[in-house]
Amino acid sequence: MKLNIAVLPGDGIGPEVMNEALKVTQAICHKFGHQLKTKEGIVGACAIDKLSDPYPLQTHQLCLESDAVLFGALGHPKYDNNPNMKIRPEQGLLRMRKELGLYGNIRPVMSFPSLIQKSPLKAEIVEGVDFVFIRELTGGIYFGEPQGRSEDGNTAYDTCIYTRKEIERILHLAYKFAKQRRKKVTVVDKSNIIATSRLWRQIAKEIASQYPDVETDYLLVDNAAMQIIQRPKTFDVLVTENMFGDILTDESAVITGSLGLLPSACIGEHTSLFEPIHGSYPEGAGKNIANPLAMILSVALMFEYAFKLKEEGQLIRDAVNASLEANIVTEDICDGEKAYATTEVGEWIVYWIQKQQ
Ligand SMILES: NC(=O)C1=CN([C@@H]2O[C@H](COP(=O)(O)OP(=O)(O)OC[C@H]3O[C@@H](n4cnc5c(N)ncnc54)[C@H](O)[C@@H]3O)[C@@H](O)[C@H]2O)C=CC1
Ligand SMILES: CC(C)CC(=O)C(=O)O
Ligand SMILES: [Mg+2]
Repeated sequence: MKLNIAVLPGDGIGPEVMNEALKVTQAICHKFGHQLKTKEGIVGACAIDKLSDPYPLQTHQLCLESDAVLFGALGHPKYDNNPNMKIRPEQGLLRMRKELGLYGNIRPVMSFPSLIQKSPLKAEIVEGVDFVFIRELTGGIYFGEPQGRSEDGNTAYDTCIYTRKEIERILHLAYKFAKQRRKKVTVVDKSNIIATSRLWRQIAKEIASQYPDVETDYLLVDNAAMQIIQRPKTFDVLVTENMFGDILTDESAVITGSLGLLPSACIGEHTSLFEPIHGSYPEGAGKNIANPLAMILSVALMFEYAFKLKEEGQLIRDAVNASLEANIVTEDICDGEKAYATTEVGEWIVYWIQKQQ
């Protein structure tokens, strides 16, 4: 098969984890006889530095012309907390998602058997966790207008907007996933307070009735934040709006052991994009210490979702599990034992893939 992939490493640790993910992609393509073509584009702080635009037109065109997009992470501290900086790297990410129509962010959360003892949570809580967040990705408070400051700078405002169409399509996606899984959907909102959540709850009830074979329950987001940690095993599919999903998935990373372990798939109208859920981790950049597994597992999702190549995706997951079992891990999950470099973990995984029959 011909795989034509746009590669957007981004900023901070983005290029470092992407390098390892590309080595793994090449190893898999070599093993299964796929023809791989990659082309690199810029997004985020590096794109502002070069072209004064965090999501340049040529990057957008590159994404549209490709079969799938791999994205690392973006963001740089020089753009933080400076009200005079009108352009921010994060605007590049939001524009990329919006302009590519990437409305559905799939974030699987699974515990890894070899990391259970390293979790800050009790083993019996973490063991066997397997749920997936379906996060709405192109609406809500990150996109609503107006957003800004009053003239005197002392008042700021954001707007949260959701339309029926946006809510319906993400709910249908959640039920599609649930039907393939354990047939349970949990709708997370804040319908006791905010209007957009009340619309979510109303539409969720309508859609739930169209899927009688799927059990639906409803949780307010503050309660959900607690219950995800208290009883993570009982969840199957959680569906929620953009900002709640952003926050709850970072929280869920604690169950797996590190933010550096959670991959994601962004699916939508024009293409699909695969990215770790973490950011550019600026303190870790340039040190060869970042965990590359979230990015590598995002490649597994790419093989499965974008190319329907299940065996390839599974082999990557097996290789990641093998690296965890062999304790070839970066410092975020080494728990006082030897910490391996980002490149060492990537290369070990490639070697493991190569030696499989
Ligand atoms: N998708 C994206 O590109 C995202 C970008 N950001 C941006 O990233 C920058 C940093 O944001 P933070 O809030 O610090 O979030 P972050 O996700 O970059 O890092 C938070 C913490 O998680 C850990 N961590 C994250 N990724 C890791 C990895 N691969 N290996 C080991 N440990 C890892 C580190 O302890 C780090 O201090 C900001 O500019 C932010 O806007 C934040 C989230 C997502
Ligand atoms: C710029 C943010 C919305 C990115 C983020 O934190 C995420 O998508 O998880
Ligand atoms: Mg986030």
